[in-house]
Amino acid sequence: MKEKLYIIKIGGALIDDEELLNEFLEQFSDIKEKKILVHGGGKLATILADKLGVEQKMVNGRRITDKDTLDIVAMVYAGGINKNIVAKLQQKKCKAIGFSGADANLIKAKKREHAEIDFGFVGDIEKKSVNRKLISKLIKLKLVPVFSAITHDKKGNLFNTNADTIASVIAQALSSKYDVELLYCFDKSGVLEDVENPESVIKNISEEEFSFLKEEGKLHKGILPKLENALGAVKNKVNKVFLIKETELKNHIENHHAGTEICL
Ligand SMILES: Nc1ncnc2c1ncn2[C@@H]1O[C@H](COP(=O)(O)OP(=O)(O)O)[C@@H](O)[C@H]1O
Ligand SMILES: CC(=O)N[C@@H](CCC(=O)OP(=O)(O)O)C(=O)O
Repeated sequence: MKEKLYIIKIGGALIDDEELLNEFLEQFSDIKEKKILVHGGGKLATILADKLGVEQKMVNGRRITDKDTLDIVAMVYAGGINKNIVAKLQQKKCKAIGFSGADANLIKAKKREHAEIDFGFVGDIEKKSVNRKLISKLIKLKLVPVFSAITHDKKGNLFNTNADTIASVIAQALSSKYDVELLYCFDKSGVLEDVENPESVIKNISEEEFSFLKEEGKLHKGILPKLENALGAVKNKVNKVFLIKETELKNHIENHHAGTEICL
């Protein structure tokens, strides 16, 4: 039987709230099984860019990343946020080790090609981009890898890659070796039938249901790329994928269900 591995993704809103982040990292540290953390931080990058007067533009859930923006996101994601999370995890006796995709060539990306839009320094990744063997070795050493949303092309360039995609692709790459459960933790209790009603959690979503909800206009902004990445994971043999509320991590792990499960 394959060993259990949790791959857990957190995003902007949580990272920007010190109390909530501490509570989440407490619950994360308490997980007994093997685990990996992936973080974004888009909200903080936008705040810093505004302070520096660098205009920001998102297209299809991805940040157009010119050179100035790349400098900002590398600083914010691979620098401040990553190192802060690692320090907080050490305080909670979790042996965290922080990475960008460039470190030890862990995640290699290709510049995003698009017929009409130049995304700049945005990197796309796939299963084979991930250094699966080295990540497995780190986990075996009882280290807890913490990934930021920065990748590289092995030609000396850093890239900005959506953190939901990084979590999905790492989960896909490690699923041949581990029984992977991928958890997207965010500020809602799951995918909601009505985004204004926290009680309206949809328990299961398949590709068909996703298309239906999209057509009905019930999914907006960040939830769209999150669900696309979650569906990409189940289609590529990731055993379990859930979208849950950040504060529900412990409850989900102990009681096996909270939030929305993504199904084939
Ligand atoms: N039907 C829906 N169910 C849940 N969230 C939704 C829905 N439609 C839109 N959203 C929005 O998607 C957001 C999550 O995406 P995002 O902000 O990108 O998360 P993160 O930064 O944590 O990755 C929610 O906070 C919510 O505002
Ligand atoms: C290419 C691209 O869009 N990258 C994302 C990476 C950060 C991220 O994904 O952050 P959240 O998870 O907090 O949204 C961005 O710069 O916003």
